[in-house]
Formats: sequence, C-alpha cells, structure tokens
Amino acid sequence: MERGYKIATRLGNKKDLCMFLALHMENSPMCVSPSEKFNKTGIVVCESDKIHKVVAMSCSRENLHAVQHVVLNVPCSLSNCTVYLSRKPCSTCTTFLIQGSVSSVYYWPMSPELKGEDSAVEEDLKQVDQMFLRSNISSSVFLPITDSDTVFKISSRIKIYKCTECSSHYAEAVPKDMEKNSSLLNMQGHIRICAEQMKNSLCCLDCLLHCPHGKFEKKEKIDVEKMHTHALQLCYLLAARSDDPDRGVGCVLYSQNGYFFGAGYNGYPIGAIFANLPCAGRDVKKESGTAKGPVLIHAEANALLFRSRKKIEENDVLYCTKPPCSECQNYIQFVGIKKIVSVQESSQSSSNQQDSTGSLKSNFEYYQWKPQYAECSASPLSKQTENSEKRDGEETERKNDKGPPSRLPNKEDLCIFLALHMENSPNCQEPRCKYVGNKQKNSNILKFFKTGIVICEANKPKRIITMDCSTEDLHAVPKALLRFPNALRCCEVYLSSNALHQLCKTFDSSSNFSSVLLA
Ligand SMILES: Nc1ccn([C@H]2C[C@H](O)[C@@H](COP(=O)(O)OP(=O)(O)OP(=O)(O)O)O2)c(=O)n1
Repeated sequence: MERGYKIATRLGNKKDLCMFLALHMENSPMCVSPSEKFNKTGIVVCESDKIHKVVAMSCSRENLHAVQHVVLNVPCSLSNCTVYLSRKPCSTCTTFLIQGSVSSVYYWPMSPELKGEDSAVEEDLKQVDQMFLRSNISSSVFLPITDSDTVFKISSRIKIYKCTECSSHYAEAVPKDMEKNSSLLNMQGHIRICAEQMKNSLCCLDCLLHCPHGKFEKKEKIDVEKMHTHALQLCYLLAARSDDPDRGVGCVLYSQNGYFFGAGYNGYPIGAIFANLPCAGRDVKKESGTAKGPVLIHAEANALLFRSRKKIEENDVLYCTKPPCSECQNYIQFVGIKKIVSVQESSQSSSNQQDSTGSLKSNFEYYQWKPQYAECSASPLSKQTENSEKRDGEETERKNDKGPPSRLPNKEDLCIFLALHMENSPNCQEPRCKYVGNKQKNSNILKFFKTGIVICEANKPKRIITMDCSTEDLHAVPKALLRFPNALRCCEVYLSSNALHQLCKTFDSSSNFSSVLLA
C-alpha cells in the first residue's frame, strides 16, 4: 500500500514559534512606544500545556504597554499561561504579569523595555528580578535554536518568497550594545554564544517572513493594508509549525480594532503519531485509501476551534495564507465571520481552488493579496532548497423497592440517548459526500450518515454543554465544537453514529444486545 511518507520539516518546537511571533509583533504597524521612557514591545501569550494554544498576540500602544494591553483585554484567565516578550519587561508590567497569574515569562535578550539612564534601568531590572523571585513565575531569557538548513526547507514548503527590496533587516538587528545588555540581563558569562545564537535566530526569522510587498485587488486605506500584510506574515510564521507533509498553512483571527483572538496552523489531530496516519497527497493513488485529506485539520478550523473569544463581532477578520476551501468557508460562515483576507493562489492552482475563490467573493467581504513575487527574484534561500530537496429479576426488585425512583442508571446512558434522538431532529441532514482526491476520475467517494451529538462536562455534575446534529454543510462534531470551542477541554462527547455502530457490532456477534440497548 502506498503511503507516501514524507515527514514535514518544521520549526523545532512551539516555543521557537512563539518567540518569533513576539519579535514580529514588535514590527506591527500598530506598535508604538507607550511613551518616550519605554521601548516598543511585542507579546505572545500561550497556554502552557502541550497544545500551546495561542491566547493573545499584541504589542505596545500609545499609553499602554504590551503586557497591560493583553492582561487588561484577554477575556480568559491567564493562569498557567506562558508569556513571550520581545524584551525584558519593566517593573510595572511585571506587577501585571503577577496579578494575571501567568506561569512563566520568556524574553528576548535585547535592550529591556525601560529606557533611560543606566542606573535607573538597572534599578528597575533588580525590582523585576525580585518580584519574579517572590512570585511563582519562572522568568528567563529565551533564544530559539533553529538551524539554517531546517529554515531553508521550511521556507520552500511554505512557499516563502522575498523580493529584492527585502534585505535582511532582522539579521542586522543584533544589538550593537550586546555587552551592555548582557550585563543588564545577567548573562555576562555567555555574551559571545548568545550574540551568535541571536544572530542565527534573527536570520531564521528573517527567512521565515514572507515578503511584505504586494497588492490588494480591492483597495483599502493604506494603514489597513499594512495591518493586513503584517497579519498575513504572522500566518506564514505559524505555517512553519505545520506538520502537513506538503503544504504549511497558517491562520489568525483579528477584531477590527486590531485585537488578536485566535491562531492555528494545519496539521494532524493533537498528539497524533505521524506515521500512524495517512500522509499521501492528492497525487497518490486514491484506491489505497491513504489520502491525508480527511485526517488533516485545516489552519482555519484550528484557529476557530482554538480561539480565545467565542463571540464573533461585526468586523472580525480571518487571515490565511491561502484562500479557505469550501469546507472551511462553511465553518467561517457558521461562526459568523464575514471578512477574509488571504494570499492569492498561484495560477497553477486546481479548479477546486478556483471554485472556492468564487464562493469567497460572493459570500464574504473578501480581500485578496497578490504578492509581488512574479516581479521579483525568489530569495536565494528558496533557490538553495529547490536544489536539495440489563434483566427481569432486577426489574421486579425495582418495582417493590421503596428506594429512589427508577431512572436511567447513569448520565452516560442519558447522553447517548440524547445523541440518538438528536439524529431524528427535523434539522438533521446527511452531510454532503466528499470526494477524496480527483473528482473527475470519480475515485473514492466518502458518504456520511446523519449524526447527533451531545457534549457534556466530564466532571460532576456533567453539565450538558450542547446538543446538535449534522446538516448538509456541516458534520455534527465540527458544528458543535465550533459553537462551543471550550468544549474541547475536560468534556465527553457522545455520538449517535458511533452508538449505532456499537449496536450493530454487538448485534453481529449476537451477544448482549439488550444490555447495549438499555445501557
Ligand atoms: N498553537 C497551536 C497548537 C496546535 N495547533 C494544531 C495544529 C495541529 O492540527 C494540532 C497539533 O497539536 P499537537 O499538540 O499534537 O502539536 P504538534 O504536533 O504541532 O507539536 P508537539 O506535539 O511537538 O508539541 O493542533 C494549532 O493550530 N495551534
């Protein structure tokens, strides 16, 4: 069986990704020094569990430090979150981080947030260290370690291009006053290694940023266009962590006032063991049944599922490195986002993609950005990569029993019955068939049954969070989860299809059928 194994080259770990994102946030057109006493700062906040869900990305604004902007704005608790900062925070921001109950703080070893006379800065940094020491927060310098070979491969998989105007400004940004910073940041013994590593990290960041030069089909105000370009670059950075063997895609969600509320990249389900799942692309033989399509989660779906704000507002925008496919468009429409900004696909894109672009234009306020790369030379980096490559007795007992009333023995039974009943809802429909691979050759057609779903909390009192069912456009699972993204955590999911599958299996083996029915 042809599996088409290809292991994706991607950023070594999510911490590297987050630090790169924080550095890039400092270059956001929204980023300004809060006042002349402070340096501009970029911030990324993630849950510190395995998923590392990005909860917030921001930067300093007029009169507001980056940390303050996030801690004051984020609707969820920051406890157990990791914060990545493009510089060491000042004492005021440290108090916000402590009150926000974050668990760890990592910062890039550049000049600290506070500017001014050395003695005043030194004094403030001592306060910061003292406060962190007395709190439960761990804080340290963090440098992503990414080798240039990996970065070359990533940039070609994600199709990152640079025009000749894009010289490597990040690589030049290694602070000249490294010696002074290292003493301020207590890293005297490591200056040389650190300087080299910083340079290496910044070069990598530079290579992973798509060229910002390009045009929008529909014109917007120049400031808005700058914001769009910056957000699309963020998407390209996120794509660098994708584990799709063929194509990295990134997606971010922003409110109209530039407030981030979700990010995701495409990839296998959380915790998947890569080689156990199909990884063959569109071009591999369909009869093998190993196409990765059904098991890969698109960046847009991940961003919507992992979003930190449930309620969608009028002018929220979804940014993505490629035009969302028709399935993702259903999800986007379902949650209520009306505006999409994406990068235009190259002309060789398939007819499916062209269809999806048509529906994008008719169903959304759609802005398409065309990179200038047709007119510019691809980066030397991408060139290098191209070359390398139950029972009766009990029933009587129950009737005579003056004890508690008869009822379903447990909540699980209730939930599975509810799920089965949801399937009979007048709204429930069979989701449309899906073609795996090449529609023209009429190869694998996946058909789906109507499905009912119930999601409840796993812990007592097992509150039922939602009950839903499939429709023609949406399967029951994404429909329920998109509406209740938090249901992803500590919840139980009951599905009618699985239940029926169970029943059939049990019936087939002609054992215990009645007990399954009552269970
Ligand atoms: N901040 C994040 C974290 C994860 N994901 C998505 C992408 C994949 O679909 C899935 C992967 O989750 P894992 O926690 O298994 O992450 P990885 O395999 O990327 O990294 P690792 O397991 O090395 O932490 O979740 C996302 O969109 N955004």
